[in-house]
Amino acid sequence: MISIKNLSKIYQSKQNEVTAVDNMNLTINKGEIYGVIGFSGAGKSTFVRLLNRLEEPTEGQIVMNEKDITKLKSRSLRQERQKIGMIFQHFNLLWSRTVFENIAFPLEIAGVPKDERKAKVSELIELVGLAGRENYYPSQLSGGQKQRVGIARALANDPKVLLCDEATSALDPQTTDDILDLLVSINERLGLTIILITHEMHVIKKVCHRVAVMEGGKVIEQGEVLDVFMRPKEKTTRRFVQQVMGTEQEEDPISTYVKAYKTGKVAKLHFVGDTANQPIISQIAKKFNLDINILQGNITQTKDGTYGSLYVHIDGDEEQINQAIQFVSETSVEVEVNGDA
Ligand SMILES: Nc1ncnc2c1ncn2[C@@H]1O[C@H](COP(=O)(O)OP(=O)(O)OP(=O)(O)O)[C@@H](O)[C@H]1O
Repeated sequence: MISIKNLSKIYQSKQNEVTAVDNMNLTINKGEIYGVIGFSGAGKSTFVRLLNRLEEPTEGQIVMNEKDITKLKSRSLRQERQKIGMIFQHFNLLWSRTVFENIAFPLEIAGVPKDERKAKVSELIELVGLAGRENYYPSQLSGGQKQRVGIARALANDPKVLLCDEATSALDPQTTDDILDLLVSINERLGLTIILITHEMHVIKKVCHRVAVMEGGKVIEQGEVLDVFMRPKEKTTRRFVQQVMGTEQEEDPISTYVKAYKTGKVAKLHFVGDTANQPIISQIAKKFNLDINILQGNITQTKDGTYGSLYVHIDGDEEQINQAIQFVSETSVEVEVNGDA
């Protein structure tokens, strides 16, 4: 578990002071993938760099692997840092070293003997899917391959925690997804805790168990990813959810559709978690002999299940429509009809 208490970072300059991280409190569970999302300037990079003391906190406590990181002196800090891997947006590889030599570098610093180093690097190359590329230089690799080297290097000393600072922001969407899949498989195989900072909600929904939203150096909202998608409280959080779900219309779509249909009912079905896997539409069409027209929908996958809504027009016998709506509301799919909950 990582426990962050009253963490602040103030940058002082001659002209002014900037509170980049403002009294943050967070608990991150062992083995979870925890996302921190925020727009530019929110304080994300500063936060993640405080975790391994690449930045010195102005105030607060960070307890990781049962040690208060903020209190460690240089020698023990160096030892503790070996248990915290980090990957970066621009990979930070050594350009004059091959893939093999880049991954071996942290092992050399830790004083691991040559044979052991060789075995470990080979294992890591296999793990990140770079077999055959050992002797390539970074300039000969694609962005995704460079980040795979970054990941292998970060894992060389068997860290307990992996910090990812916008690790997919320089990659195209397909490569982003491949790297995120790799992070999930590493999290599952090695039981590693991953803290991932990003400005993209797609990244959060694809891999994170929980998320904190940062603004002005503060955590303004946090929770399970599905909950945050379902009930975003803050305006900034809603903007992030809209990155994935699309912009909500000004007028409630139900009332817009109700105006367009003279018969039947318009309903909004709300799917959360496993419910989206139910063939609810075909079930009610068959069971109640109704015509169902899908009007609009937006369903997305998160790590813990599906989230989204579907607007449908249901036409047929009124009694059957009411029974169908009753049937749906008894399943775990939430339903709103003609604007009434
Ligand atoms: N070394 C520094 N000296 C002074 N101010 C800094 C320093 N580093 C960051 N800041 C300021 O701290 C605030 C938070 O910056 P930070 O880089 O942590 O945000 P971020 O959410 O990671 O944004 P971005 O994605 O744009 O880097 C910003 O106002 C930034 O200008």
